[in-house]
Amino acid sequence: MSESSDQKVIDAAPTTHAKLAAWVQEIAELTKPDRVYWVDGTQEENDRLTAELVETGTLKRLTDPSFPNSFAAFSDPKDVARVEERTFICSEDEKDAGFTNNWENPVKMKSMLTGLFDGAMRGRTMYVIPFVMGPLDAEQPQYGVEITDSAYVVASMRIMALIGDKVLRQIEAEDAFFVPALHSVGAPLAPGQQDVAWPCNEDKWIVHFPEERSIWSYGSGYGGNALLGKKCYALRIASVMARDEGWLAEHMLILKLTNPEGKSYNIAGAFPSACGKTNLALLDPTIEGWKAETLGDDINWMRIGKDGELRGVNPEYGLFGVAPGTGWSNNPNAMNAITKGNSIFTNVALTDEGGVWWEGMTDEVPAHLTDWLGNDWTPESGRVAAHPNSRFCTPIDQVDMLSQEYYSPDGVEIHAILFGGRRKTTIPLVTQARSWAHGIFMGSTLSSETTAAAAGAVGVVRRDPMAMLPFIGYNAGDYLKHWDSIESKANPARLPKIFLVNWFRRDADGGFAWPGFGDNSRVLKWAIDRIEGKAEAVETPIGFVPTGDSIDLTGLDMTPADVEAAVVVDKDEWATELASIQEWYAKFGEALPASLRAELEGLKERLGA
Ligand SMILES: Nc1nc2c(ncn2[C@@H]2O[C@H](COP(=O)(O)OP(=O)(O)OP(=O)(O)O)[C@@H](O)[C@H]2O)c(=O)[nH]1
Ligand SMILES: O=C([O-])CC(=O)C(=O)O
Ligand SMILES: [Mn+2]
Repeated sequence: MSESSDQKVIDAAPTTHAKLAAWVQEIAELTKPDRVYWVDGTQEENDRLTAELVETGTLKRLTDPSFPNSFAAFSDPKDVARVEERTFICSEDEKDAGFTNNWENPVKMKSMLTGLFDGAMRGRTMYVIPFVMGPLDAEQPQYGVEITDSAYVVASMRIMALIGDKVLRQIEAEDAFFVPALHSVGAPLAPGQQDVAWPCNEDKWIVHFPEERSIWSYGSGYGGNALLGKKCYALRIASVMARDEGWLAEHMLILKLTNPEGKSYNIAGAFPSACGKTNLALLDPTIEGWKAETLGDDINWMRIGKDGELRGVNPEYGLFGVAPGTGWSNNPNAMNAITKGNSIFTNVALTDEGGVWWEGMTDEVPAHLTDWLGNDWTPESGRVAAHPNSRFCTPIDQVDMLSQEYYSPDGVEIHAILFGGRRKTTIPLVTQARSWAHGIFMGSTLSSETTAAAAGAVGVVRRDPMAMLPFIGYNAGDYLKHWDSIESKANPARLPKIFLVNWFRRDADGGFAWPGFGDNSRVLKWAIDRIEGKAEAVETPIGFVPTGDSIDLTGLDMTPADVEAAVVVDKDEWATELASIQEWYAKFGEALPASLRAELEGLKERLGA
């Protein structure tokens, strides 16, 4: 790019925000795109960009009228999930990244990345996306600007966040701080070079500079690696802001439940990726008289309200949900939202009617599909048609059960917190914590079998504190201290009650010990009744579990004995678990809060170990 065309970029910056104009200019000079384009966020613009993406082969327009105004994308088979080994927290001091994060010296990292980004956008358009996470009318709106060379990212960001002119005008009016989030697929085009449908680079870097509150992402176009408002900003960077400002940025769903008497409760739930947040957030209760409403399905920003209560806000505008396992029989609310259209599907299978399909969507399996790799597929193929981490990206306001309070700028009071993981054994269906500190202990020792949401082996048990292991933007010991400190900052009488849940425990025959999905409403009913002092429980060494007949089984083909089996605390399993927890805690060293050390001692004593 010549000097004069660089100059054109500078002159064209349609913003009065000096820092933003300067940053865009600096990045344009570094990455050397053919064009710089400021995203306005309008429907016309989106129609144009998606039409271009269809033209270039990145998107396929769905022609089945069940999926109006929707598109399918197919990624490079090597770019299908978050890449945790390639994710870095580059704090100035290595100690501030802690043992759960990859770290590199920020000056060294910047200089390496600057080399990678030099010319990285050649032959492409550089898009500038002003966005806000959470309500634009929040007391302190959380702004960001993503620069990307992927139009697929622009179209997806438009679903996941409020973007464009409206946000830019407010950033300018307030001369506000914004998180600079730089993204490139890392695939510059030489003059005349033919583009591919999913450009990316084998070399991937997802890098966060917490002190500067900035993000540099290189080489991937997929999900949390590329839609930088989500995991990179709303969790990793926001967790650092939250530590500094006394709030919490968490990987949680938020669900509002109203009992037959008309009393409402807001429940937040932290489960690791692909462990049931979106499904619970769109719960269809199977018990009479209970109503569920959605507030959020992946991220919860919690602040302490003026009466000392914890208040949660969902900072996202869309769902980026795991497709496989989301179906008409177990999650009709999600399916209804998806089939209203305006969605982008990635790595699902295509039907012969020009629609999409994935394992579990319908009970009847189509006779013929084109799988996510573009191959012919039949039920006899012996392989999955959709990638296990294939996703639907759908506007949240298409969810019929969306709560009006979703739009409330100061969120909702949180009455209960669930920590949950995917464990075949050991962890009961539900356990109530003995106290706030014990609840933090449960969260800090949360464990789950790994899933396809991140690259790497699937099914390995790993500790995942508060389901935030891949998302804590600072030292995990300091993170637990921060959680511990909430008790003294909040009104103790208004603190949420904490429960550990496990929808994935297996029975003696290897099947699920609990039907899950809509029937999870029965477990939530027990939890709410516990808050009200109405439900029976048994005290075990690990906390309070339901008695066999305290869970409402009306209409279910289950007996109280089945419930007892689903909540049993097995001595041998817990001996193994305790050893594993001790091993986990040892990794924190001095950084572990004293209250959690005391909780561990208490558990040991109660287990007679
Ligand atoms: N057995 C069982 N499976 C469930 C239940 N809830 C969800 N699942 C399955 O778990 C998988 C992932 O569920 P999601 O709700 O998409 O998980 P998530 O936590 O929102 O995932 P991320 O978007 O990656 O953070 C799907 O395949 C579901 O079918 C349940 O209650 N029981
Ligand atoms: O970030 C992503 O790619 C999807 C997601 O919600 C998760 O993995 O928790
Ligand atoms: Mn998630």
